[in-house]
Amino acid sequence: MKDFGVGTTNPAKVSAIQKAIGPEAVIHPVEAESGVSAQPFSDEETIRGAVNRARSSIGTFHAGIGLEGGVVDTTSGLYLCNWGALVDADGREFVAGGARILLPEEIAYNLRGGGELGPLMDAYTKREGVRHREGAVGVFTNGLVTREAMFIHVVKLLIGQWEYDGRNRDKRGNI
Ligand SMILES: O=P(O)(O)OP(=O)(O)OP(=O)(O)OC[C@H]1O[C@@H](n2cnc3c(O)ncnc32)[C@H](O)[C@@H]1O
Ligand SMILES: [Mg+2]
Repeated sequence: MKDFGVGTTNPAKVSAIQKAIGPEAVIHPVEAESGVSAQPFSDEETIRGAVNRARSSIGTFHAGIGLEGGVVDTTSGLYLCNWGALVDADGREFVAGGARILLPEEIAYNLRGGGELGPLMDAYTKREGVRHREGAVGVFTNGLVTREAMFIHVVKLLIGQWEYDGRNRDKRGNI
């Protein structure tokens, strides 16, 4: 049985991690500092946030996992971006990216003006706590891909890379 520190208490993220790793894993949510701005505005900054969260949540557990949402400005508009990081007790680090979709111009305009996606999504949907539920990705994909489903994929990419590296390390050790 493995223990994982996770650098968030957001239920959409915590539940994604539990579902991706399986019921036998013990998940320990920790209020971790992302060390980046509340609304990351590039892949680089969003990755840094995910890695910082992973590093500061590992504690004495087998591994720490950090998930971070951000946006990326491109010549074809402002996209949602999502990144995850896993750091293990040996200091190995893995990074994986999640879905990206174009945000409506109204939301993009407010983000460029310094707004944060969480509150903007609540105002847009006239609901509260969208970021804890289906997220922006869920709203704009008509509920087909929720924030949880999107992060499940990211966490599987992390765990899969970690397992693959571990297997190959064992093989190398046996040569
Ligand atoms: O409690 P934490 O783990 O910080 O969860 P969070 O929802 O704040 O998520 P992030 O810090 O990773 O996201 C950075 C910002 O983007 C917002 N955000 C990211 N993805 C979102 C989504 O799918 N729906 C709504 N807001 C989102 C979020 O509210 C923050 O302002
Ligand atoms: Mg946050």
